[in-house]
Amino acid sequence: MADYRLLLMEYETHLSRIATTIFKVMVKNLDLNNNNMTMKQYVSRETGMVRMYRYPACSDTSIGWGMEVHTDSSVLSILNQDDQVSGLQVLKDDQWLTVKPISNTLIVNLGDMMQAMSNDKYKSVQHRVRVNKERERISICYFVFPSEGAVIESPNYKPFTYNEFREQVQQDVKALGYKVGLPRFKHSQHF
Ligand SMILES: O=C(O)CCC(=O)C(=O)O
Ligand SMILES: [Fe+2]
Repeated sequence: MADYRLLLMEYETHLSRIATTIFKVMVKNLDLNNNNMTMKQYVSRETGMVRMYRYPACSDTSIGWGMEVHTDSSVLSILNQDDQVSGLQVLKDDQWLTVKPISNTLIVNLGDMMQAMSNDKYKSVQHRVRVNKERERISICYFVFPSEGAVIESPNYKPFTYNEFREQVQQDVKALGYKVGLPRFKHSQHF
């Protein structure tokens, strides 16, 4: 038990470092200096989390999806997907593409916070997970978020904190049954 905990903590340390490095490189050409946020507030280690998923094999694929279509609310999501069993699909140019499992390879997805911070220059990717008829699938996902109270400001959006975003998502899921997400925070709301 203790060993497992240590391993996870070590994993988190590395993934948080990787996420910060990727973020810094990606935003080099964005003018984030106008905002009052520091690099630590854009990608906060405190709010980051590791999640492990096990999707059991399921012969009846009509039961639905392993995970329904969604965008992540994160800044970045770094997935360590099963290197044998595929399932993850991303939407690109209106087409669903299956992300091929490749050993020792991490997949980086952009989340809603990255889209807002970049003023829509970078888009958060729509994705979903298929169930597999014959084999179970395991994935380990690391999500990084802004620090809770930091105000995200970019021209297309009303200033908001990640806390406000998360609360709005929870409210919408409860009231409407789905996440509205970023359109709630745009100056011109279309949803
Ligand atoms: O299991 C996966 O590969 C993706 C999981 C996912 O999209 C999520 O947790 O947001
Ligand atoms: Fe996701």
